[in-house]
Amino acid sequence: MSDSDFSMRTLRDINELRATLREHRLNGQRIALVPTMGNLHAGHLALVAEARQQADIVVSSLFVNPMQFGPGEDLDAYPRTFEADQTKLTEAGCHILFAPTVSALYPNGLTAQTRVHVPEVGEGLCGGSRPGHFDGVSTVVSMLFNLVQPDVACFGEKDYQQLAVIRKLVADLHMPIEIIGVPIVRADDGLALSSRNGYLSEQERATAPSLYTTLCTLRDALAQGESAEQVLQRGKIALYDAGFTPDYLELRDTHLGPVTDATRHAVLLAAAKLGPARLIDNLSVQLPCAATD
Ligand SMILES: Nc1ncnc2c1ncn2[C@@H]1O[C@H](COP(=O)(O)OP(=O)(O)OP(=O)(O)O)[C@@H](O)[C@H]1O
Ligand SMILES: CC(C)(CO)[C@@H](O)C(=O)[O-]
Ligand code: BAL
Repeated sequence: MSDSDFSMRTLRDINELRATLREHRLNGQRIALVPTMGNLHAGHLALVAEARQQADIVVSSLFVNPMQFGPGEDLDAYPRTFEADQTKLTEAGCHILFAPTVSALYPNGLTAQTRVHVPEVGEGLCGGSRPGHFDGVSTVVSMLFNLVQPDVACFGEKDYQQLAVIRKLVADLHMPIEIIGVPIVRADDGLALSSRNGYLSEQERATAPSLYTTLCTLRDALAQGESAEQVLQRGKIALYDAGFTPDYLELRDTHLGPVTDATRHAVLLAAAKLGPARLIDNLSVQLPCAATD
């Protein structure tokens, strides 16, 4: 499909989606999926740009998935900006927007719904602060994978644990889908772009980049060989001082396992509340070799 005859199709119906994709598949076209919850920003559009590099047909899904929100979380407040999202996806060269209703994906309601649970990697971190969250993510992503049957799917590294959960899901269930992680897109001041940044007041927005700058300071200290325990303790205090309430601040190996003396490539992960928003971020860290006698 050349850019000149390009127009994006918006599909809400599962059968129509399947029939459309079947034709593309019969034509030998490679299909990429970019799952989103909408309220699109440059982070999402980077996923679409990557998907375009990876495949002939880019499908983006837009679905605010009730199953991944816990009681008291922001399901109702979550920003819904459908027309603006449609325009951005069209301009980004997405071919198909799949935007199902809740009753189309969960016709029997949430309680009766079969769920997918990914053990171990989904526990702790966001899985600890948001019980059931990753079951909701894994269930809806499995459903989207079944409906779209993509060759490749793109997810942001901002949601680092989510990406790890999805990699394990695909491996454990032998799904023939390549999972691509896309680097975090940040604002000029370092804040990771997120739909939830829109919840911040002007003053909170001015504070928010210090989540990232704190992680940068901690990364540098760890790279210099300071002990993780001390660095993380200092980081938590810095976050409190800046006005955050940290949910967690942890150093893990890149597979989210514990850091050992042998670990060289690690990741610093944080989630912290700032006013009405819960922000997450992460940064990779190169750990020095332990000093030998
Ligand atoms: N700043 C970003 N850089 C790269 N990818 C991103 C960024 N923000 C979101 N994504 C990715 O976009 C996909 C859809 O995420 P989602 O729709 O939840 O957006 P979000 O802005 O992260 O919103 P939320 O506030 O819910 O975290 C996910 O794979 C997510 O990792
Ligand atoms: C992957 C996802 C679209 C599943 O609802 C969501 O968790 C998100 O936006 O990251
Ligand atoms: N970006 C992950 C979606 C969520 O926070 O529910």
